[in-house]
Amino acid sequence: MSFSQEFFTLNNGNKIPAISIIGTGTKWHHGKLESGKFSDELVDQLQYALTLPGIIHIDAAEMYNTYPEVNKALKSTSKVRDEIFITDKYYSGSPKLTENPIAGLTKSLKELELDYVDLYLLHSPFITKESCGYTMEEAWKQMEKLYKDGKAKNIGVSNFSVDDLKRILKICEIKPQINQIEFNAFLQNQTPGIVKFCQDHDILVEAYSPLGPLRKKPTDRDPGPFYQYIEELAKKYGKSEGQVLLRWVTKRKILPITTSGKEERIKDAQDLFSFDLTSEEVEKITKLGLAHEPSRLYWKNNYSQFDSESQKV
Ligand SMILES: NC(=O)C1=CN([C@@H]2O[C@H](COP(=O)(O)OP(=O)(O)OC[C@H]3O[C@@H](n4cnc5c(N)ncnc54)[C@H](OP(=O)(O)O)[C@@H]3O)[C@@H](O)[C@H]2O)C=CC1
Repeated sequence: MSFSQEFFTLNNGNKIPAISIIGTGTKWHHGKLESGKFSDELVDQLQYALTLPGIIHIDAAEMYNTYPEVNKALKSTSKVRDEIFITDKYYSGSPKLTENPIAGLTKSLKELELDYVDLYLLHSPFITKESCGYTMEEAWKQMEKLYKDGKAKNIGVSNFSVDDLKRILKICEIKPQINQIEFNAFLQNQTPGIVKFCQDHDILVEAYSPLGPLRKKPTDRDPGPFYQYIEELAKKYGKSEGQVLLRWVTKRKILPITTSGKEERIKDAQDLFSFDLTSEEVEKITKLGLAHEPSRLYWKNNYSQFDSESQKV
């Protein structure tokens, strides 16, 4: 069957490939203080991803320490720049890695040997005058400058709550295009009401950890109705369980960001639009997921307090 790709349209009219098939954090990241480490395996996966058809969406970040791998893969691909969509993120935690978002993107563009990134995000909302030397609002003004200067074709945030977004919306000249958060069937709101708020304000939600449920799948007992249904759909469509869950994310109008050390899984993710789920199937996955206990994998110190509310939509 011929390859087809889907896109989301952002609030500035730009298009973004509807899945990022290779995140360079989680299983790959070297930790913010572990500079000098290099993963040949990640380079291999990136190089493989870049041989697949369509626009390849790579998710990177300052805190992952994986720019050298991304740079090596970009140098060796025959894909032209327009066939690659690169996300980068400014790390605003403590200690800072670079002085501010402008300094951060200037440094990463140099390390990646690029003129621009397709999307630049504030990695977290934990930005205060005391910890960073500037407020969240001042950080956003820097993001807007990077956008206007053409260094970032789109700008956004990550791990922002409704209250964090309201602060940005109050002062922004350019609205965030994206909020990248943890989202999967077992965590349908990273923070209370966040998905609906973003969708009501035309801010595209990106989901990291979209395959969280598979990583939690019990192997020593009957996994229960959620997993049985995913297995049933995988069989019906001749797809993997991972593809069913990723497709469900896109049907919720959310962009999944996945990664894998296995070529087959990277290929399956890029081939996500070769099948579709019906609206009844989407609804049933949503409901069975909501009936499952919440499961949070990242930013637990900051957001575990919202676990019981995460399954309310
Ligand atoms: N903004 C933020 O704060 C954050 C952003 N991210 C971004 O999102 C990207 C993806 O996040 P991640 O949580 O890893 O994404 P996923 O939920 O897609 O998980 C990917 C992992 O799931 C495993 N997996 C895939 N299929 C199966 C299966 N059938 N059974 C069991 N395990 C399976 C893979 O293992 P295998 O390699 O063996 O295939 C891989 O380790 C990161 O790399 C990063 O770029 C992530 C966290 C936080």
